[in-house]
Amino acid sequence: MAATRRLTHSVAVITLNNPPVNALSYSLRRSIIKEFVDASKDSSVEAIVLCGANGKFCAGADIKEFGSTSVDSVSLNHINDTIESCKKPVVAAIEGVALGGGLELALSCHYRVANVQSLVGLPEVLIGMIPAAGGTQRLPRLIGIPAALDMIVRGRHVPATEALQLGILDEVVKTNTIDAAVQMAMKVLGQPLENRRLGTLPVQAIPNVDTFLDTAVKRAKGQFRGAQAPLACIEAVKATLHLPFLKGVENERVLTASLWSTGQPQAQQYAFFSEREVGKWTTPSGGKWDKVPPKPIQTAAVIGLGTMGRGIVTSLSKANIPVIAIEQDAKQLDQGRQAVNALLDREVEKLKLQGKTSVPGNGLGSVKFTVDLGDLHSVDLIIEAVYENMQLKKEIFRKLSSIAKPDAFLCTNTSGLNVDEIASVTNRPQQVIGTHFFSPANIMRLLEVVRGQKTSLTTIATAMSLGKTLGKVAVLVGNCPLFVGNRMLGPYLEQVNYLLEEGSYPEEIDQALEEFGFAMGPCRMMDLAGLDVGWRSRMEQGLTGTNAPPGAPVRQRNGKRYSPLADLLCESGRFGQKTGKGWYQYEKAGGRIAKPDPWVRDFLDKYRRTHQIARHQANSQEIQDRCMFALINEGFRVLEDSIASGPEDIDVIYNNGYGFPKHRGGPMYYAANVGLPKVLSTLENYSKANPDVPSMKPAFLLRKLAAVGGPPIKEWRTQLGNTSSKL
Ligand SMILES: CC(C)(COP(=O)(O)OP(=O)(O)OC[C@H]1O[C@@H](n2cnc3c(N)ncnc32)[C@H](O)[C@@H]1OP(=O)(O)O)[C@@H](O)C(=O)NCCC(=O)NCCSC(=O)/C=C/CCCCCCCCCCCCC(=O)O
Repeated sequence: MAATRRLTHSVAVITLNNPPVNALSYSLRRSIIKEFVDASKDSSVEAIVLCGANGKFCAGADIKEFGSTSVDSVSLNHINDTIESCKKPVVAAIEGVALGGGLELALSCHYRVANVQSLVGLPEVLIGMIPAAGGTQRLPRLIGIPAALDMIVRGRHVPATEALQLGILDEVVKTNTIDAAVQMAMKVLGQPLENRRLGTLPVQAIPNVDTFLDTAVKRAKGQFRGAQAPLACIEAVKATLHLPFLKGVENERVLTASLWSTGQPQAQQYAFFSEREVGKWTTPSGGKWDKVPPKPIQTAAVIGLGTMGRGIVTSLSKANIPVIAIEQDAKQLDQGRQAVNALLDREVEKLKLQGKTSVPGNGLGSVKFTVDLGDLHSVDLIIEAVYENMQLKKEIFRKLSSIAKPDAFLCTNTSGLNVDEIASVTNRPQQVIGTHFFSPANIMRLLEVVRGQKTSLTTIATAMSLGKTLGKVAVLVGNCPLFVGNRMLGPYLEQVNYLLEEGSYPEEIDQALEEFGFAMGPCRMMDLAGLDVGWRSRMEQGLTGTNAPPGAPVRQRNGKRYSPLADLLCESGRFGQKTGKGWYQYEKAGGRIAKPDPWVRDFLDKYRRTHQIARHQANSQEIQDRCMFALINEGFRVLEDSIASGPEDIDVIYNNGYGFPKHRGGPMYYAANVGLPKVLSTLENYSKANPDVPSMKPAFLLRKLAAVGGPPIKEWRTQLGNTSSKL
């Protein structure tokens, strides 16, 4: 962890060296300042170049050090101010990434040269912070308030070509970035540096700036629902208008301290590291991510071009993997082809915006459309994405057994069916695995990788590695009905139904959970997913419809409370967004604008009268507690059953697949934050009053952890043991 210095001509080249990403740890910062001060005093040095070892400039402050005392001992601001005020020209040579404190360091240099493949950005907002080493003050002075705000509030990683256009970079090169920076340093020798010191420049005025900033605040409040960092970013940038540079930097510090006191940065940083941890999968049999090499996937196929299949094809093609896309007849194939082509066109547009038009074939893998399963004889990996029907899936896997080459991997995109049962009809259960994508599959980051009993370690390694190649966060889970995410959704939605029965309206429930921070409330989510999906499954389970036990009480099944509300909606043709009516009404079938529906209110009021239910209108807190604690309780059961290997896995699943607010860390982190004794007592009280709702009976593991005072989440794993692991 050091910065090293060498002399090229009369230019001192200082290299940041702290693998893997040259994060600005305390010792690296101390070393940079020493080398820099020495170079600036050295009379044989006329100019200075700052670069990073191993093809990476710098990924910013060392996030692991936040909250520890070493953070401020040699502050990044001190380094930046020393660089900016240097009398010799200083050039940043950017390769790989210049993110957060890394870009702030580069912005304090007088010139910036970057490799065309590199990315720059101020992504602090994504870990609940603001760029607090002068970034909110220097960037607007360089590229203006609108462009700077867009980058800072969204935490966007900006490709070098775009950064050049924005004026962040002075030159972009294809090769030899450090040599180009040295050349630049020699070229500018003797030129005045005053107008290169961003901290001394005024910020460019824009018309109606107050309205512009007010709109930005409104948009951020709507988009980021309760996250404080985006608002603090806007506040910090706004200060460039009325505070001198140094005061603006002091303001960054005040805003950072205030953000820290909300607990949101800690939650988002936990989420950041959890995402990386889940990639390091292990199994009780000794399988380990770094011990089992994945098989390379050069070609893939997707069977079924419905919503999921189309997204998966697009995702594979985006990762430059040639795909064969299969449908059962010409008509469906044609519809699938049109939909996939439209999605791919959008991807090409995005690549163009990133300046990647010169990539051969636009950087997308080819897609071949066919109705012939026989075409799959030579592909490396096949993903079945037909609709959720066990018989149909088994029929396909039986056929694949004889068609696919012996070493091909067979994946099922089921969202909850038994992977072992599917694998059992094949001649290679060790190469069968669940790859549960989330809709839209070309956009959503989550991939649940479901291990069957016979799935081999190589198959796990290959599916996990494929997830990474597709730019997803892959989480290894065990095989049980509905796996992790959807299984936990069950008790959560059960509470939603009970709240509706008791007197809440859909929009009230959604509002409470959107205020909590969910991207979408549960009633809108059910409408979007299609109410008929659950209805069909309940019919298959004999809970409703013609298979329901004759004479069963309307609101009870097998001695447990049951809500028939969603069944009744479906019986009147209200399947959600697709039919234009569900818990809400929409402008048309397939419409997206949800409006509260007076019909639904009447229906609920009548239902309560019929069943003599006294109206209880729950407030937001009750709605949030009942829904969240139901979800969390099932999360503890998932851990007890070893379906997920730790609370971090559950949190990553919810943050990336279910619109859970990252600033709360994830449901299990949230539980730890609320305090497990409180979660337990709330569930106990509910359970006592409602013994016919077993899902709310506190889980054994919750009791166990609450009994020892609710330890910090990082200590939960040691309490888990791995008695009955399904991983
Ligand atoms: C794009 C990446 C850089 C690389 O991606 P990839 O190639 O896919 O690799 P990864 O798996 O993601 O990462 C590889 C390993 O590196 C680790 N890593 C990555 N970045 C960091 C980092 N910044 N710090 C530490 N470690 C990092 C990662 O965990 C992996 O480790 P492992 O192999 O799993 O062990 C990608 O990684 C990425 O996007 N990184 C994050 C970039 C980022 O967000 N940068 C911004 C950081 S914040 C910053 O720079 C802020 C600067 C201003 C300084 C302000 C200081 C104030 C602090 C105060 C806090 C306390 C307040 C107290 C208040 C009071 O009381 O007063």
